[in-house]
Amino acid sequence: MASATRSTGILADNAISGLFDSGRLKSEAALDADQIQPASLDLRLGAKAFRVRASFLPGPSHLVADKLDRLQLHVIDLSQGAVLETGCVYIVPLMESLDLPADLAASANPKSSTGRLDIFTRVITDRAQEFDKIPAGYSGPLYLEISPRTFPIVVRRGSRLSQIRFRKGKALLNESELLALHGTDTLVASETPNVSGGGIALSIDLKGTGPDGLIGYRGKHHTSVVDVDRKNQHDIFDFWEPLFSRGRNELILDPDEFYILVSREAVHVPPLYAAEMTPFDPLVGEFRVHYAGFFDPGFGHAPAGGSGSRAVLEVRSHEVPFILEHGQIVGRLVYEHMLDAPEGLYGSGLGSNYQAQGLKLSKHFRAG
Ligand SMILES: Nc1ccn([C@H]2C[C@H](O)[C@@H](COP(=O)(O)OP(=O)(O)OP(=O)(O)O)O2)c(=O)n1
Repeated sequence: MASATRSTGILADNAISGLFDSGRLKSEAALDADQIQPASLDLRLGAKAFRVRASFLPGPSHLVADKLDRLQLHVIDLSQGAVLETGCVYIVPLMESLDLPADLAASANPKSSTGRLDIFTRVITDRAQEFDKIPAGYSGPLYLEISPRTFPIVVRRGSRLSQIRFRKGKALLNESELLALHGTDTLVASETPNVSGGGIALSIDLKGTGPDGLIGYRGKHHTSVVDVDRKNQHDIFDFWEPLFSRGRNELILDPDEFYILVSREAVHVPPLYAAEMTPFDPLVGEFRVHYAGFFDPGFGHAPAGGSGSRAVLEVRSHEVPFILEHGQIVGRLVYEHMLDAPEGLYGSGLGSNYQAQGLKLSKHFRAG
């Protein structure tokens, strides 16, 4: 594979394992074999969860541990697994910690499987003023805030809900670079890509892709628990209500319900790039893509078995019911350069769950 010779960009798998070897990334246990992804590292829960009264940021002069002393209500042992309930906020010290060099920053995001389960998660560092952002040179522990929104979940020490990307300098493609890359590598399958706001627009498919006109799913309430570490475990219909197009090409979002929908466009992330979905702020209408997320190098890439991969969109409406129409823009994909070519690509031999996906619930569910 052609190698990128760049001085800025997202660290690829090999460089992430180099961080571990040099002690810049530490962990209380050896890394799992599949923990390093093409452009990110999955973060693992430690053995304790603190149930807290409310979410918080430590602010510039405090450690997370100081705030936990004041805000914790109860400590939960995760070594044998425990249920985290909906509507509650938990803080879990992660097994991984950082000692980043001055030229390396990082950012975190829920894993796609976590977003698809509507588990709200954010990484917090000591002295943080923002969630999910780890400043260059940060040295210290990492914590995960977890708040299951729709389904109660079972988690345990080692469960992987969130992921981190390491970034040297600024490597975001601007709009003209995006258009040029789209010209050579077709980033979204659309005749006239909408490049604006620094990214390529993604819109909703409400016509339905299959003969049955299935357009999405709405999360049920008062379900049983989902074990985040078990695949193909639950019958879809115990947790989700299917939604069909019925010829209208629109969907009325009920306030505070959680929907899994799919993009109209097939998406492509070429091997030397990483992408991230950012919510589209429509200014009118209180709906948004709730968990945007990282897109790996190789996602939707034909040689990695990804032709036609759509993006899964987790959507919520707040405050008022909102009519979503087919083709309405809900998010943007922004692309960044990789610092180096990844050794592995999403989909090719990595046990990836969502390559070449259409409308796909998280890996925990099975049909029937
Ligand atoms: N809103 C989103 C976010 C991501 N993805 C796609 C692009 C990612 O490359 C792929 C996998 O994302 P993650 O690595 O975050 O997901 P998991 O780790 O849960 O899945 P896997 O086990 O397949 O790596 O899902 C998506 O369709 N919709």
